[in-house]
Amino acid sequence: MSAQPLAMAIQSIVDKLNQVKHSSALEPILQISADVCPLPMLAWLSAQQTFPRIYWHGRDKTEEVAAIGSCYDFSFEDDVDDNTLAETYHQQCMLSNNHDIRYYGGVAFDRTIPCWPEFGRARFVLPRIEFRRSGDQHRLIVNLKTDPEVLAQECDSAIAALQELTPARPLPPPHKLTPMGRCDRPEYNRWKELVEQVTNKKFNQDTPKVVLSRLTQLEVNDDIDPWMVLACWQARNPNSFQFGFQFSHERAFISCSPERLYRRCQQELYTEALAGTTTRGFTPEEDSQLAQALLDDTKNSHENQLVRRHIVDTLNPLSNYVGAEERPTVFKLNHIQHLHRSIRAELRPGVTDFHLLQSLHPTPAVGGLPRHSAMSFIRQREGYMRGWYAGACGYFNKYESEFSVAIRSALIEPGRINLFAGAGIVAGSDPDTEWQELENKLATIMSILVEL
Ligand SMILES: C=C(O[C@H]1C=CC=C(C(=O)O)[C@@H]1O)C(=O)O
Ligand SMILES: [Mg+2]
Repeated sequence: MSAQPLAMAIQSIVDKLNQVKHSSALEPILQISADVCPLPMLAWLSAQQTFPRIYWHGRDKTEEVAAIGSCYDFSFEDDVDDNTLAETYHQQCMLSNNHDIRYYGGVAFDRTIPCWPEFGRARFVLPRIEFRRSGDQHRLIVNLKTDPEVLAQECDSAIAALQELTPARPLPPPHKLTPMGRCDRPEYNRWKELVEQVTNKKFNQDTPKVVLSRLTQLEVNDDIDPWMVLACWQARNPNSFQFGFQFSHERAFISCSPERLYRRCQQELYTEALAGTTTRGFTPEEDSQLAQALLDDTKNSHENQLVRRHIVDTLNPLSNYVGAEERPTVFKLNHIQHLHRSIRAELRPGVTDFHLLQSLHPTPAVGGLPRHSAMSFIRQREGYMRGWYAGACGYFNKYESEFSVAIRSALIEPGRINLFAGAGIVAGSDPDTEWQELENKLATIMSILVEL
């Protein structure tokens, strides 16, 4: 089918919905789609009236999704045990054999403690409406439940949702904010203490790595469009994942993260160790020198090696094969560069996203090693709640999934922007240098938001 203007794509889906209204013996979830002409997804998302609003852009640039509303919405705000999560995951995967059905969402960094309102410890949505670009194909997609008791109502609400769609309108032009205040948590003196505690010989023997992080809050007067900010961020770091979740007017979480937690195609798994950081040079020569110095640096190599080793050890019992790059390469971003090692595995039959999220996340690139003691250090001493920062965000279905680690992220609330940055603290870490690493990690988003 060839691409058609949006109004025609909507009409063709409405016609199909009217046809299926009284059908029986359908799969529990029905997906109806129509090819459609391309549209600017972030501008479109910003113009819609409905929540949730979700945006997902893969790192390899072949895929982009803008989604609104929900057909299913699983939100775990309060205490949730892993058995409940496993059961919900399993039930949803059993509902459909359609490869195109996708649940988008995230899991908080630490799902054992309370998290941000609306986001919860984990939340996944099967959207009501999606615009999805896969390679050159653009589709308008609608999802609905087909239980005979709700089918007619589902068709009506899908039709209403389609009719409420608002055309894309240009995003507001980027403008620099004048923050009325900035507050860092932990602030520098506390940071120094924490880095000293982690690098203390006795502590470090048992807990060789803790990724400490900082919340930077900017107080602002302006009304900020999160999708405009994400569009600017995306333009500066096109080789990163870009995603956003907004469940109400109150807050939006956006991220431009370089880090893949994993990509799964059936039982084939792609993951990576991304840790170890330096800045970019002003000239190509200086840039290569900095990259070489990063590759040669003992502290940064150790940071990356701990992540690689842990991921391989975690995947071994779940896989028939695990292979990891011996030598790191350098992954370049707008303001910084990282050490990177690719890892590939062939998962054993029966290993699901639930097992992968449970065992891989949080990796020592955002948590630490051993996980339990690093996490309890962070929980007790970091001094703020990370929420979905450094959580796992992405999508899944029975056949394929992809999750990014939500670093380089921001939670935008009325009157306040919350920015997050962390740094892997290992033996040899220096508080000043690691503090500067936090600043370097914020440099891109700061250059978008404020006059430097
Ligand atoms: C925890 C973050 O970065 C991680 C990913 C890449 C490099 C890192 C580092 O060099 O410390 C961190 O492990 C963050 O950006 O908030
Ligand atoms: Mg580092």
